[in-house]
Amino acid sequence: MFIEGDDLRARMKQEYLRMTLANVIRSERFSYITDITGLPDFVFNDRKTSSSEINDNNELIRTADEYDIQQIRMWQYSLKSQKEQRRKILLHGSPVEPIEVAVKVTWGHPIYVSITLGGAGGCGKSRVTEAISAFMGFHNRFHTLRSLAPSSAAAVGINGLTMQSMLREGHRKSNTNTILMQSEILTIENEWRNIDYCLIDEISMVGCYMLARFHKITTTAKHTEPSIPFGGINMIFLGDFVQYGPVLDRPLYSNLLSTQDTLEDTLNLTKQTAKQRNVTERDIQCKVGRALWLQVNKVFFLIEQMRNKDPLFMDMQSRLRRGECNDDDYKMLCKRVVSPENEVKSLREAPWNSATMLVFRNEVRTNINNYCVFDESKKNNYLPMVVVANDRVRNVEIDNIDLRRFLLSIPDNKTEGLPGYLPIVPNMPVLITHNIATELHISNGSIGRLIRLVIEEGENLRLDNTGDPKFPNNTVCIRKPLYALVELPQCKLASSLTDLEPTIIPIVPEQKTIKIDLKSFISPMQKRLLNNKTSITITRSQLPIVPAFALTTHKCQGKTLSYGIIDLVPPPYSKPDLANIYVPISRFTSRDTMAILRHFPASILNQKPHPDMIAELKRLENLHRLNQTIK
Ligand SMILES: Nc1ncnc2c1ncn2[C@@H]1O[C@H](COP(=O)(O)OP(=O)(O)OP(=O)(O)O)[C@@H](O)[C@H]1O
Repeated sequence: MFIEGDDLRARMKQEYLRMTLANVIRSERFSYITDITGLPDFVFNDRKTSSSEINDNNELIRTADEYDIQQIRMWQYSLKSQKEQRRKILLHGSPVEPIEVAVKVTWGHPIYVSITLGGAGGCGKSRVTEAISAFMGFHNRFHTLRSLAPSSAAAVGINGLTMQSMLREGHRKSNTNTILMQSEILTIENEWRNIDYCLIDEISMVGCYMLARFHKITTTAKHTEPSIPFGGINMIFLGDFVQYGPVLDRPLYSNLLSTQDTLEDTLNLTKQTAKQRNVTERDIQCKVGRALWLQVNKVFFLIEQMRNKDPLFMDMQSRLRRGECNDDDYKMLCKRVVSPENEVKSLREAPWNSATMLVFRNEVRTNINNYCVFDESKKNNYLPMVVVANDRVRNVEIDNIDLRRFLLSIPDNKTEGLPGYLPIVPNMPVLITHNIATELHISNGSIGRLIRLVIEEGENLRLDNTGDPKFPNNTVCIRKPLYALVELPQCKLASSLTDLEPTIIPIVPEQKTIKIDLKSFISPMQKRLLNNKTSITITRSQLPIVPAFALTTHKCQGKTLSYGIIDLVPPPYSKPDLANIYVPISRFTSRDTMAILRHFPASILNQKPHPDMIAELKRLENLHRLNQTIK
């Protein structure tokens, strides 16, 4: 019975993937792929795949010499030192700014301010952070301001640091140990010594538990009573609760306490509930986080739309936020469905043939990307190429070909951002999947362009039987990349590799230890023999990049897209979430720059926000109104 349920689930997911790909093909996004089963016969202009020809004629791939190896080592050293230098500036201020003695705050008197700046997607909340930084800089107080965000992409957007790096996550082997060591306390004190103001962007992604830990760190740093929120640092929160929420945490709007409760009440409540069974330390910390959030004493909403200048589209989005779209809204969006009868007839021509696709599932994203890469290769008469990850178990290569293929086919969101297969074509857009140097804007979520792949000497480019059976049958597999050159215009590096621009950076392979569940690989009989212990631990080495023709909707939060195609059909077994629809739809400057992949159910436009979110937005709006009346 259980296996049947699992089987049905897998089949429905497969069908969703198949239907989505069929719709991408129907929309004429590809020039050469006309059938989803057509790739194995995808002949590339009869070109042979001898390794000498690949090396001679391929402008994408170059074999490294001694000089390259020496250069990349020097570059990595330079990256590390520039990263440390930039982090120091972000933590302690620029050396050119005269550092004044920090103003002494009289602890015990709650003189701090805690401001929330809300507003719909595109109202310019992130831009306000620039204004605050400029203001602080103008008054020589920049070193007293800290800018943070709960994701590396958002941190890059505000020129700040991630909250996780401030919570000292990743500094310890076990996350469960929350007791700080003496040396850590000294570092924390030092990091926060000058800080009087802290702004946190994308607050919807900060959970109650995270906020409570942040409070603990700042309280430790400033040596204050736990009842003084955030060690008395003046806080500015920016964000929109309708957008994506925290991962594995409770959103700050969760009604874990009555709105009348103060932090002191919570601390007392903590003592009571801790005695009860089934209340974990984490539950208590979540309540502390919620109580801290309720201490916000100033609220402002930005109301002018800065991203979207299309009045009808703007009104539709306002209704979408409340789950109150009408028939006209649905009809308006249906006109953007790619179809010969509608406004966007097909995706064959510019700008649509290079517009980013936004989809819900990682499997869908990976498959569309693979098709885009092979289609592009065919269009430009390049041989299809794939960089194959190097997987090992206890430092030994896996000799079972089926197991190797199974491991390589696992989506990269389950393999720590290291794809099993990385198809490549010159100039393709790429997404960086690791935080290489967030401080220098080279982080998970950064988008660039692939310029070249430099491979190790002795790499024998060949057809390889570990390739995915769905790939073109003359695909060349590359197993030993030395580095990939990626153009990242937003990168803040000062030095370059040899004679290249500083915005063209080498991305080197990374290694990760990953636990993999083999449940869907082995038979029920083998499972019984293994006593249901179906997981193995592998070490994977691969370049931390994936093609970025298509992205999941999570990756577009905070961004403004020039053109894009969105898929609004919810995947099977997915929980309804208003953010899934609101976030991608609110990335555009007008309806005309957005196309919709296929017809979608009207019901998705009427998903109601969570009742706790509605109550929280009402509470914040009341505070906002109150602020308006204060002279
Ligand atoms: N004052 C302004 N003048 C001109 N353009 C602006 C201004 N403020 C914001 N913008 C532009 O509007 C767009 C949206 O701004 P921003 O990303 O700051 O909005 P946001 O409220 O943070 O959106 P989201 O909640 O979706 O992240 C950006 O392209 C930005 O450059």
